[in-house]
Amino acid sequence: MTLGWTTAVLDTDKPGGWAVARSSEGFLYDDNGALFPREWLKRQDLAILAEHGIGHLDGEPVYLLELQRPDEVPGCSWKGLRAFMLEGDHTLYKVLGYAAQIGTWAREHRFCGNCGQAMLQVPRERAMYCQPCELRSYPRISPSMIVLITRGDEILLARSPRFVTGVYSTLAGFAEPGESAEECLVREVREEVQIEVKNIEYLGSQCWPFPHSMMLGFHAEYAGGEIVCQEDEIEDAQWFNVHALPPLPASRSIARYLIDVYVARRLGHAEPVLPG
Ligand SMILES: NC(=O)C1=CN([C@@H]2O[C@H](COP(=O)(O)OP(=O)(O)OC[C@H]3O[C@@H](n4cnc5c(N)ncnc54)[C@H](O)[C@@H]3O)[C@@H](O)[C@H]2O)C=CC1
Ligand SMILES: [Mg+2]
Ligand SMILES: [Zn+2]
Repeated sequence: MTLGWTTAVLDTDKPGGWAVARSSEGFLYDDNGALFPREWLKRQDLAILAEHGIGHLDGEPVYLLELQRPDEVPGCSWKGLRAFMLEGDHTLYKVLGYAAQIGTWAREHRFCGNCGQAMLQVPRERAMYCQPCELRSYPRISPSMIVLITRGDEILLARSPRFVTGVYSTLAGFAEPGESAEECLVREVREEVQIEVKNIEYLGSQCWPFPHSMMLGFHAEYAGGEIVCQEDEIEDAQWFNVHALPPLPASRSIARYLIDVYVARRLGHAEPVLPG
């Protein structure tokens, strides 16, 4: 038996195992968490849009019930994925993050983007298939660059109008067709703060299932320019001394990791580990 979480495409015709239920309100949970005995969950009065076999947790099969609406189940409540990321057990968050991405993708690919016909789930493969035009659609993943820019003891952090009040974070942005990760990083930094960077160093990556980003994390050094914030996207950006940092992003985010690594290196502390 493999301990921990591994993804797999499971046959939904087989009975048993665990299940999670997802709706527009997030995941169903009770005092025992968000995993329910699957047969019990399917006996509840739920409007099931689709079922997906998504993997194994400690060797036990796990399924996703994608619901049409947040139905009421006695003794249970609904909670968004972000709350599971911030508070809960990390392995459970990984299961739910994967479930959310599969559920969103399958829901958004019920019809072929080429001919408009209904698509079918391919058995034993994570793909939706259109018979008339043989188009296959795979889960969508959006590569996004995220970078901590530094200048000696100072680090550049910015605020988006969407952030929690007071919080500053690293710059980030989605890759566009035709560019490398490094080209994307240089373009995003220019667009958002009009700064030039050098000595780009890759530090690690993280799945960010909100809704389907793959974060590629970098460190870069300041090379020139004055901060000019991009209208609408960046509310404020500043150089902060590593000894006087503002409120920072959640501890499980790669943004926080990039900041913590640099601060640790600067102050000679032990480096943190990037949560997957
Ligand atoms: N895990 C972490 O620590 C952090 C994760 N992020 C994530 O990084 C991603 C990119 O960051 P942003 O600054 O929001 O991106 P961004 O700087 O590229 O700007 C967002 C804009 O990009 C466009 N867009 C939305 N989805 C897109 C896609 N899939 N492909 C191309 N363009 C798209 C929209 O016009 C949107 O308003 C987001 O998913 C964000 O949640 C951002 C900061 C920290
Ligand atoms: Mg951005
Ligand atoms: Zn088609």
